Amino acid sequence: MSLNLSVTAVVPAAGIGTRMQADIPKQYLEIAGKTILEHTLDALMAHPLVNHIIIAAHPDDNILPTLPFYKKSWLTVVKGGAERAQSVLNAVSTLPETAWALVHDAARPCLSTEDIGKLLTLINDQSVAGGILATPVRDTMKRAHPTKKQIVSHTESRESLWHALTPQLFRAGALTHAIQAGLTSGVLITDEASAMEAVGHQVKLVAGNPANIKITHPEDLPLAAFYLSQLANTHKE
Ligand SMILES: Nc1ccn([C@@H]2O[C@H](COP(=O)(O)OP(=O)(O)OP(=O)(O)O)[C@@H](O)[C@H]2O)c(=O)n1
Ligand SMILES: C[C@](O)(CO)[C@H](O)COP(=O)(O)O
Repeated sequence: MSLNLSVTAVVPAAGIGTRMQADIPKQYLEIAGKTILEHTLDALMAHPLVNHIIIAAHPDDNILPTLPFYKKSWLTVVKGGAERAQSVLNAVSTLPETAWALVHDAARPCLSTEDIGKLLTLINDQSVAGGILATPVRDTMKRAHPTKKQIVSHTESRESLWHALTPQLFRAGALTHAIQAGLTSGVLITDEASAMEAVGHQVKLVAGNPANIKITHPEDLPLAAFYLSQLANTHKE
């Protein structure tokens, strides 16, 4: 892949972390002396093809401007929206249509450079509009009964079932149009791929490291700390 290619990372970071039950948004909780957001930005910038980052931040975010990287030339900050999809749209719509947008949750700091590289190989794959890091489901999947709380209705087939992770890689123009169409039509957009799928694009699943967890609940913090320590060890080798 030619190194003169450049990729812009888009980091939705405008959430308030309700499920984390912390007194600050979870992306600003610290692990090993750095905020989760700083770990995430470090992971993205570690890949040589990623040379700019757009963060979508909450309009009332008064922590972001205090962080060391805030004035860096490789960073742009845009206003986040009420939903993740709007935050991503506010960022990706500022890019040239043909630019590659690597969309990655601020809450996923345990991202390896190797996994970024695996996803970026899709830039040379003309058969798909882009793709996502994902991991095959390991557990048997149960569908709960819609009205009987936590009673099993039936077992879902886990055949060809994957957990969608991030980053998710698409061209900015196609992704902008897909999210706009989804928000207009009321399609549920919980990730970039769902918007792209809804307008008929082919999306590739790229097997990624299951350590790339999304920090969501309090019990995710020590697990993320462990995975980050493992990543730090691999960087030292
Ligand atoms: N309106 C929103 C909502 C979420 N996000 C971002 O999208 C990522 C994944 O969202 P999630 O894990 O749900 O984060 P929160 O919305 O903060 O968590 P919660 O749902 O528990 O409030 C996070 O990095 C979050 O900051 C965003 O940019 N804009
Ligand atoms: C984008 C995502 O991380 C892929 O699994 C997930 O959909 C985000 O969901 P959330 O409810 O906004 O955390």
